[in-house]
Amino acid sequence: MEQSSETVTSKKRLAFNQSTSSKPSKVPRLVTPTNSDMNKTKNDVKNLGLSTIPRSQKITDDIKTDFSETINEIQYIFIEGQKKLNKLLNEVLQVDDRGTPNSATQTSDKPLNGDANMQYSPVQSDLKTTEVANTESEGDNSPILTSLDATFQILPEYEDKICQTELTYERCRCLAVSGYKDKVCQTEPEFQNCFNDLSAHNRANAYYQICLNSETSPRTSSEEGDLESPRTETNHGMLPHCILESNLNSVQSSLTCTNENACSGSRKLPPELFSRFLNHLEDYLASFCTEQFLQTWDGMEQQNMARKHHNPEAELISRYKQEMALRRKYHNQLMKIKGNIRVFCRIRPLDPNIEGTNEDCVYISPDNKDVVLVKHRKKLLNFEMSLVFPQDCTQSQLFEEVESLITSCIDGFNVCIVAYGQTGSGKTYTMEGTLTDPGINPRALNELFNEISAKHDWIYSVYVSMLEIYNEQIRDLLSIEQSKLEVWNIEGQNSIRQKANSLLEVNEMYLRGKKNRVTAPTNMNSASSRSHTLLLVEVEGQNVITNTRTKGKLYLIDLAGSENVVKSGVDGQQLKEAGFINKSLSTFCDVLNAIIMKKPHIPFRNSKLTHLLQDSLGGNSKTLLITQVSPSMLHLTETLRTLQFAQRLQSMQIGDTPIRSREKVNNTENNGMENETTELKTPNAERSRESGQLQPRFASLHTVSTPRVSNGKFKKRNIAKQYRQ
Ligand SMILES: Nc1ncnc2c1ncn2[C@@H]1O[C@H](COP(=O)(O)OP(=O)(O)OP(=O)(O)O)[C@@H](O)[C@H]1O
Repeated sequence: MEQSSETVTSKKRLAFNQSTSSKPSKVPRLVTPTNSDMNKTKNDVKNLGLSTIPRSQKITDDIKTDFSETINEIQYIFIEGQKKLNKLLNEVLQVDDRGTPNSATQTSDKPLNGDANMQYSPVQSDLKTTEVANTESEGDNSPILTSLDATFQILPEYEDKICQTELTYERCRCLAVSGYKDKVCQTEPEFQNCFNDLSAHNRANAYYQICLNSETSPRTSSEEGDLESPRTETNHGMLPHCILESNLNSVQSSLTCTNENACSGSRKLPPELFSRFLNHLEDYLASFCTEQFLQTWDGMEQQNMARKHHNPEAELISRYKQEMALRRKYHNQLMKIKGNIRVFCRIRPLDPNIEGTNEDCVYISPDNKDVVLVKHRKKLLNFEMSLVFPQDCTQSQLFEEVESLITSCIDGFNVCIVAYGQTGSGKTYTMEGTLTDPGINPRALNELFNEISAKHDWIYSVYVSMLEIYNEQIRDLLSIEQSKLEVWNIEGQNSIRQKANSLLEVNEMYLRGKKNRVTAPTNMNSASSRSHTLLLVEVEGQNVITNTRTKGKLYLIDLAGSENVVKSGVDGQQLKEAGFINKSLSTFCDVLNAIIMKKPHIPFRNSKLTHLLQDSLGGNSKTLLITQVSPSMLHLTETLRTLQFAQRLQSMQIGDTPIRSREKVNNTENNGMENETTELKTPNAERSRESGQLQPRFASLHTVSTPRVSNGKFKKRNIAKQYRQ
């Protein structure tokens, strides 16, 4: 802590050199810090001579403890310094006119100040000094007393400076307190000036106070000129300025001792020596405090860096990253699936009311749970699916395999979940379920709202439409009139979609739509759907951080059942219905076939159903076909037809098909989305490339191994033949 003369000069008395003109002025309105304020470094602070303070921040307990510890350290070093000062004092006092130690040396051995609560009282001290000076001057006109007179002239001046500094400090502190009440940073020039006016040790103290006040001051409204906050002497003990005052008082009392016993004899103190002493004292304290202040600041800055997550912005970004990771996880799950289409098969339980005692002909292969075995003319035909659900499968087990598609829709993909199969095979049961055991539709809506409500970084709008294609006419199941809408009007018809603000609302809409469906009893099903039902959920999202926008569609489709009109025993109106149903189902199959065959023309417009689904079949859309079959021998022919179609779809690469009417999203609005879709498309692109490379190698295999799927034995024989070759 020894200071060189250069250091002494360079650190020239901060408190004295910066003359304070601390006229009380109106407290300025404090403003939020600018970015440049945030970027101030320790060096800036050094260059500015501690003229600024760090940005407003929540001082955590750790920082407070850290600061308290630093202050304790300061105290300790100050006490050590005090001993040094005593020594210095002795040196000064030794240089008297006799050149011998005087009684002040003994005085310095006892603690000069141990009173932590000692309050500085410049007025009292000043009076005392004046009184002593007067007394002395009255009794003796010796040169010693003249010297002392000169000394006393310095002391009041010094005290005055201290007093001014204290006032400035107080004003500064009040500004800080009122600033923290507003939770804003103190960057106003006046505050800076006040802070500049403080001596280094008081800056440290002020800063400490600010830190404490930021935690302890009541969060009441900050009125301009709120200077009334009492200065709190906290329990952190003796503050540096108190120690300085103590030192000064001790020095002063030593020098101006009025106690006859303690100060026997006269003392001489050359003014220049006393002045030198003060310089030493001041430089010592100022440089020490500056150093401590900077160190502490540095430490706090580091801690703040470590606590960056307290910054809500950083928190959001981190949450957003987590979100992106979740997205990738789900997306990768989907990418593991071959192609963008999955084909499930669900075997419903036998219904004794319809199928009687007919024996089962549909099983799950014991060797491979994804293979359906069908007993046909004493042979077992096998059909491989993405997943097969047995008769005892529950609704929730099925939904577990579906729910990742809901996430895809939220992520901005078009998703199409279609239940397909002959009449009475369980399509409606799978999609709608019952009140006690809900199916995919209500579970999907529930999942959708659960997921979007958990994503706090996004704002979502959900729109619901419920349509029915009955006899090739599209009806709006949610409208009261159930008005007939032409398919080509649909994209522009915002009236058919209704905004759902909550799960409650969407469930209400869904139940309303369900009631409006057309059903009729047939031989095959007591409540047969006579139409295709489409529940369309559009999810539009906006990321509040990146402004990314997403737009996904989720089609939940319960197709009308393919029907053997002879078996179902329909006639009249129902026969006409069956004609439309079978025709549109056949178009649906044609469209999917054309996609499989990569034909240049896809007959989307041949039916209202495929026209509607145009933007959700192909491209990056996800399609899930749930093939429903009855296990009964009674429906063998229909079951075989259904499974053959399903198996063909299972092998198709729907993702390579160009999308015809993909919605163009405004580029300016959708920059973030563009990035995201690029990222999300990458695995697809890679997979396409990969499949392109693999294709030549497997081309021959493909032609040979593509079996007449109606005959599992034939398929096996062909594969065996190929291997033999
Ligand atoms: N997995 C299942 N578990 C229990 N019952 C089922 C299951 N699947 C279907 N059912 C029952 O079978 C009957 C016919 O089912 P559903 O109405 O869902 O057939 P569908 O394929 O929708 O027929 P349609 O095409 O004629 O509307 C219903 O009584 C239904 O409750």
